[in-house]
Amino acid sequence: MNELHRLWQLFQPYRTWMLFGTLAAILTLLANVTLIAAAGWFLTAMAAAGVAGVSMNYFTPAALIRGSAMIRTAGRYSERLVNHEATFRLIASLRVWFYQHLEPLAPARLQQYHSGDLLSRIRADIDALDSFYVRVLVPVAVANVSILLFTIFLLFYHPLLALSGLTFLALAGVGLPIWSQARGLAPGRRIAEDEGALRAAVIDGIQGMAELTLYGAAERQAQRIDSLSRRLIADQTRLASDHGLTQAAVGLCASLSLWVLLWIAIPLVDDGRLMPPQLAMLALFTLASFEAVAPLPQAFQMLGRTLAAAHRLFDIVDTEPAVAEPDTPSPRPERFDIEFTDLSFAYPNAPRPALSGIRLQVPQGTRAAVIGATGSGKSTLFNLLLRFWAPDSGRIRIGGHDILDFHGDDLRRHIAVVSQHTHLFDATIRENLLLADPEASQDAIEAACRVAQIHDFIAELPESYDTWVGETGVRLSGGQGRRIAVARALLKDAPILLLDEPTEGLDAATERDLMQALDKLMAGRTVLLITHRPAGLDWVDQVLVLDQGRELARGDVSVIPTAMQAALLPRHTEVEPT
Ligand SMILES: Nc1ncnc2c1ncn2[C@@H]1O[C@H](COP(=O)(O)OP(=O)(O)OP(=O)(O)O)[C@@H](O)[C@H]1O
Repeated sequence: MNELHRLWQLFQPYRTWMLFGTLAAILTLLANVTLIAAAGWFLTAMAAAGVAGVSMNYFTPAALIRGSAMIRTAGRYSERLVNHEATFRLIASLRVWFYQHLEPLAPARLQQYHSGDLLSRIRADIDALDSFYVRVLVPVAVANVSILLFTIFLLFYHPLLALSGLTFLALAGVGLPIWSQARGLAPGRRIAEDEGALRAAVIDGIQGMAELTLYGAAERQAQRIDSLSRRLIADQTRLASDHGLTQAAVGLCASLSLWVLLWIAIPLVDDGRLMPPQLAMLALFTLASFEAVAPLPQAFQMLGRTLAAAHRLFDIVDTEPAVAEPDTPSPRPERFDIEFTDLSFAYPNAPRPALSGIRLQVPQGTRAAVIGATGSGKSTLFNLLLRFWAPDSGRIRIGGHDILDFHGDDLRRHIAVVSQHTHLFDATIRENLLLADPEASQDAIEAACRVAQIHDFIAELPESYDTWVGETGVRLSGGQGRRIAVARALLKDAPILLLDEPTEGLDAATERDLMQALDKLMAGRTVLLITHRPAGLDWVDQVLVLDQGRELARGDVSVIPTAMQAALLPRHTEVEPT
């Protein structure tokens, strides 16, 4: 129920829309019931007048019927218009609300979620929330108001009629929804989870299709998708069959209500307390009044899915970011020297610390390389410097300020990163470059690309800078992608530069060209370079050698242990440092 309260809070800004949408729905329902009841009365009265051979005023009831028909049409139109508009606004704001909470959690807190599951939360779960408004809130409000008005109306004729009408309306509008909600809770929760799992499995299957085929595992993945689909379909079928049952039960309640009404009202006609046309009117009124409660069983059945969706969203929204933003952030640093002091850090549930007691000073405008075997903690050092995680102990200072005292975005504004994993978006080359500086002119873009030695290649493409790079930049080679990343970093023009194995996986010639571009990028900046390779070591002023998260050596290139030098140095690059 806590979720319901929080959902209601989220919907607060749309109160006015909801009020008008609900009023329009109530008006439509009342007009429809009036139309049917008045038509029943009118036809019977006309028939009775014809049999008796007396004249009657048919203008007033005819006007009432026409008026009701017009109000019903206008009401339904406005109800759809207002409720759809409100729903679209609501979905849009919910997506922004969710994204705003999601963003500070990246990357540390999101690593436990599959991107397919997150996508499912952003899409399907938020869509499920919107049905809380159109399918739950509005019908419940309409049913409450209508049942009250219908009961008062029947009271004018006889208390027993009101009592019987109220009893059957309550059975269909309260009893059936309670049953329906209880039945829908478990499958609703499973549907929310299975939709996420199915999306994740399909995305995994598509992205890993080459590996799955290579290892003959495609069939297994297909079976997994198949079993998830079957479970989803089984739950959806159960909900659909329950929905059919409840609709039949609402019809049964309406028919029983009609029979009881006739049983009570016919004696009233006999002793003259009720006119025959009034009996026809009340009979049709009774049948029509069940339109007020018909949507409720399904609404409450969906509540399980809606609450599960809300729970999954609040789960993420309530997650604390790995690093809290300071209440009073430090001003912009004046200098850009970096200092790591006694830095220690362990990932959650890790068997050993990723870094222990690390010390390093990188004066402004100088370059340091961090080297070490796989898993020795090099990337973790960058993760901490970028404030994706907070150290367990020790400090990182930039220009004398602890980086935890900066606002995360302010800090990252001063840092550019080039890594082997630089993400290229499924957009044009220009759009990928503008990510670093949305205001950059074409001249600035071209200048950056010239330094990164990629301009000539781009200029030769038929669509030049408007060439689409494809998902994750698949239309570019590894080396070209890396150069775009260098051009991006140049456009960002940040005083601190982090290079995470920028030449990894490239052939010697491409590595040499890229190092030339990187050399220009490094000029005048404070640089930290992670590398497994000899390339770049000639450019650095000092080296930090890590071994299983601990400092093995620190100083100039000569401190690199001999065994490691043997692995690094045979392929020294031919490029002369500037
Ligand atoms: N996000 C993470 N969650 C949990 N453990 C992690 C995470 N990232 C790294 N680790 C662990 O922390 C240790 C250091 O990893 P790190 O990525 O910093 O090493 P590295 O020196 O950069 O390795 P490589 O050269 O292979 O990139 C490893 O034992 C690794 O398994």
